[in-house]
This record gives sequence, structure tokens and C-alpha cells, in this order.
Amino acid sequence: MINKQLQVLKQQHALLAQFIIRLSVFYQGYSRAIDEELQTLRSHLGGAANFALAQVSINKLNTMLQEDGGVLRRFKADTLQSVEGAAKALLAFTGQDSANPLLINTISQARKPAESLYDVTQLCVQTITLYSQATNTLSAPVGVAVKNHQPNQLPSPQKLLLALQEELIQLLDSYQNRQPDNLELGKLKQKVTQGLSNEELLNVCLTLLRLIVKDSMQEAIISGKVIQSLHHSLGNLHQGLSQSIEQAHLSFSSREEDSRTVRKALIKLEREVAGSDSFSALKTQTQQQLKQVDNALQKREEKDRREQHALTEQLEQLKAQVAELESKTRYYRNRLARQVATSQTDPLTKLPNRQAYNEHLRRLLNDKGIAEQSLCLAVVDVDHFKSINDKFGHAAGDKTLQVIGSHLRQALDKNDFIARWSGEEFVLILPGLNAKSLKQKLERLRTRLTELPFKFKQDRLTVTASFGGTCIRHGEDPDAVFERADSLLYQAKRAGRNCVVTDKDDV
Ligand SMILES: Nc1nc2c(ncn2[C@@H]2O[C@H](COP(=O)(O)OP(=O)(O)OP(=O)(O)O)[C@@H](O)[C@H]2O)c(=O)[nH]1
Repeated sequence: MINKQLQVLKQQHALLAQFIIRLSVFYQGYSRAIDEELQTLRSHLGGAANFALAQVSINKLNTMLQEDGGVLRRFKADTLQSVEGAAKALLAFTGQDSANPLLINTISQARKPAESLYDVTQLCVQTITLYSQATNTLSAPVGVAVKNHQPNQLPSPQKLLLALQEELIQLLDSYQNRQPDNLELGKLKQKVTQGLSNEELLNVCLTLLRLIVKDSMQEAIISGKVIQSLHHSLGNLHQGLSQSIEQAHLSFSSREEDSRTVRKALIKLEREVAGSDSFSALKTQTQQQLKQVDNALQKREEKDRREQHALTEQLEQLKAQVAELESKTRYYRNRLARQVATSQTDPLTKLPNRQAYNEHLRRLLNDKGIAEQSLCLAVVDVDHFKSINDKFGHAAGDKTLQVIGSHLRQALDKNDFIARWSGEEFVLILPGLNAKSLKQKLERLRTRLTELPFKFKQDRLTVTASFGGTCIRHGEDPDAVFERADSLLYQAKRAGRNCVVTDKDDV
């Protein structure tokens, strides 16, 4: 019986020793004091076991674990709070899509009390993953960064870089349009579209800036020359006119002088007639005086002829100078008109650009007649456009944009306005519509677009677009209207694309 009891005790002792070894392995490295105490306990229980000392050691361990339990609970709560804070900061800083399941899961888990340390560790790992996703997105080259369509939730640095990229492409396009043989511009555009690191992007900005400065200097020199030449022509014209006026004065004085001579001869004749008593003497004197008058009149006639000739010549000269001036101002006016047209036209699609859109909308809003009727705005964005570029090349993408742009323009009414906003995005200004007719009109445009027969290499493809449309409210800021239309477009994208979302739609 005692043997059996001894046997059981030995087994329990071995089990306890094994448990303590496992516990030591588990806790190894957690706390030096606990590590050492567990080692002491193991030595008390090994060989000829000393249970009294083992009990002392167990009591010490008990107290240590109790204290550590409290520390651990506080640590767990603090860590959960930090994880939640970090996830929220991540959301606010990078504007990560709030629909990101990992982010939502992390925030909601961090709000609950953790069951174990493993939960906390897992949460920390999740948060680190989110951070690394965010830093990857932020440091991705601009061209390959995925465009987030929710305008208000775009990560700000990324939003900035995308906007910069779009601006650069537009600028490069307009310069390429003016300087089609400039190979450097072509290369720069290719680089920007393919995606650049921040440093490369800065270099492109710098190159473009130099180009713009050079161009403006040239423009200034040309304008200076034109103004100088206009000034010169005006000077000539002024001189010619002054000469004509001076000539007219001289001619007037000389005419007066001649008239005086004739008048004198006539008075003299009159006196001689009155004082003469001999008919033959009177005849002789009269003949002499008349000869003098005739001479004076002949001289006058001759002078008149000369003056007439000089005047005609001067007038011819003035006419030529005025014609030259006219042609110079016409040239300069046309040049300016061309510059304005170029600066307001998108070089790829030949549609009005963003600047033209801003001016057109401002004009409409200031025009009382139009402002009183309903004015609507729509933003159109080609769906999955990137995949066209990726599959068929950038040139095919360009062609697609040209076809879509010209198709949309043709499908619009006379008073409607279309501009290329940027990339694959167009903006429409549609007067005289209400919410219902706006929706119908956009639906018609959307359907007609899907019917366009696109052929890429051998593939026949349907290209679709998403539409966001809204009516301008009285006195509303144009930027706010655009933002609203853009966020409706975003809803259309989220609803699966190839659809129209207007103000009162529930998606
Ligand atoms: N060929 C060409 N591509 C352009 C031009 N401007 C912008 N892009 C490209 O258009 C693509 C737009 O891609 P995303 O913003 O991801 O949009 P998407 O692929 O249309 O997708 P969703 O809008 O979400 O349906 C980017 O790859 C740009 O590089 C351009 O003038 N010509």
C-alpha cells in the first residue's frame, strides 16, 4: 500500500518538475527575477527534493507573478490604446480608404479589451502592416500610384503628386503642341506618364520651368520688338502729319500773299480808272494791271499745282504708313488671339481646357439672363482607362481620349460646353436643365458612348464612362459645385462604373 502511495507521489513529483520546466521555458526572457526563481525552484525539486525550500520559492514566485500580472494588464490596456491611436492617425494622415477591411478590423479590435497577449501582439502586427502599406503607397512613383476617386479622402501628399503629375502632362502637352519637333518634351511626357520618383519629378519641374522662362523671355523680346516697331510707325505717321499741317500753313500764307498782290493790282487799277482822263492812257494802264493780275494768278496756279502734288505724295505716304500700322496691329492682335486660344485649348483632344472651363463658367454665372435659368454641371471619367494604356500602349490611350472627347462634343447641344478637365476626365456645363432632365441627358450620353465601336489591334472593345451630375444652386461657389459633381462621380465609380449618379440618386 505504502509502495503504491510512494509510486503515485513519485509520478506527481515528476509531473510537477516537468510542468515547472515548461513554465521556465515559457517565461524565459520575460523577467530575469522570475527566470532565476524558477531555476531555484527546479533545483529544490530536482534530485533529493527539498519541499520546504520549494514552498518558499513557490511563495516568492506567486508574489512576483501577481505583481507582474498587474503590470501586464496595464501594459495591455496602454498598448491597445496606442494601437487604436496609431490606426486612427494613419487614417487621418494618409487618408487610407476607410473601407480598408484591415484598418476597420484593427480599430474595432483595439477598442475591445484583449483576451490575451497574443491578441495584442496580433494587433501590433496588423498596425505595422497598415503602416507599411501606407508608406508603400506614399513612396510609390507618381505615375503608378492608384488614383483614389474620393476627393476628400485622398492622402494629401499623394493627392498633391497626382495633381502635379496631371498639371505637368497638360503643360507638356501644350508646349509639345507649340514645339512638335522638340524631342526632349516627348521624352519628359513619357517619363511623367510612366511614373517618377519625387526627385525625378522635381527635375522635370525644373526643366519645364527653364523652358517656360526661356519661352516667356522670347515672347517678351518679340512683344518688345513689335511694340518698338509700332512705336516707330506711329512716329513716322506723326511726323508725316506734322509736315502736312506745316505745309498747309505755308500754303495758306502763300495764298494770302498772292491774294494781297491781286487785290493791290485791282485797287491800283480802280484808282487809275477813276483818275484817268485819257482813254488810250487808261487802256495802256489797264492792260498793264491786268497782265500783272494774270501773272499773279498764273504763279498761284503753278504753286497750287506743286502744292497739290506734294500733298498727294504726302497723303500717299500717310496712307502707306497707316496701312503698315494696321497690318502690324492686325498681326499682333492675331498673335495674341492665337496665344489665348492655345492657352485655353487642350492640345490632345482640341477641346477647351480647364482654364477655358473656368472662364466660361464665370462668364455664364455673371450673365444675369443665364444665371436665372438652371445651370448644371457634370463630370465624366472614363472607366478603367489605365488598363487601355497598359494593354495597348499610351498612343492608343491618347487616341481613345480624342475619340471620346469629339464624340461627347458632337453629342451635346449648341449651348452646352465641354472641357477636358485632366487625364481621362471631362467636365460639362449644361444650361436649361433640371435634376430630372439632367439625369436623362447624362444617361443618353453614357449609353451612346458604350455604342462607340472601339477597335484596339484586333480586339473590339466597349469603352464606358461614369458620370456625376449636379445643378448649380443660386450664388454657389463654382469650386463647390465641381467638388459635389466629382463626389457624385466617385459614387458612380463605387456603384460599379458605367452609370450616372446625380444629386438625388440613392446608390
Ligand atoms: N494615354 C494617356 N493616358 C493618360 C493621360 N492622362 C492620364 N492618363 C492615364 O490615365 C490613367 C488613369 O488611371 P486611373 O486614375 O487609375 O483611373 P482608371 O484606370 O480609369 O480607373 P477608374 O477611373 O477607377 O475607373 C493613368 O494611368 C494615367 O497615366 C493622357 O493624356 N494620355
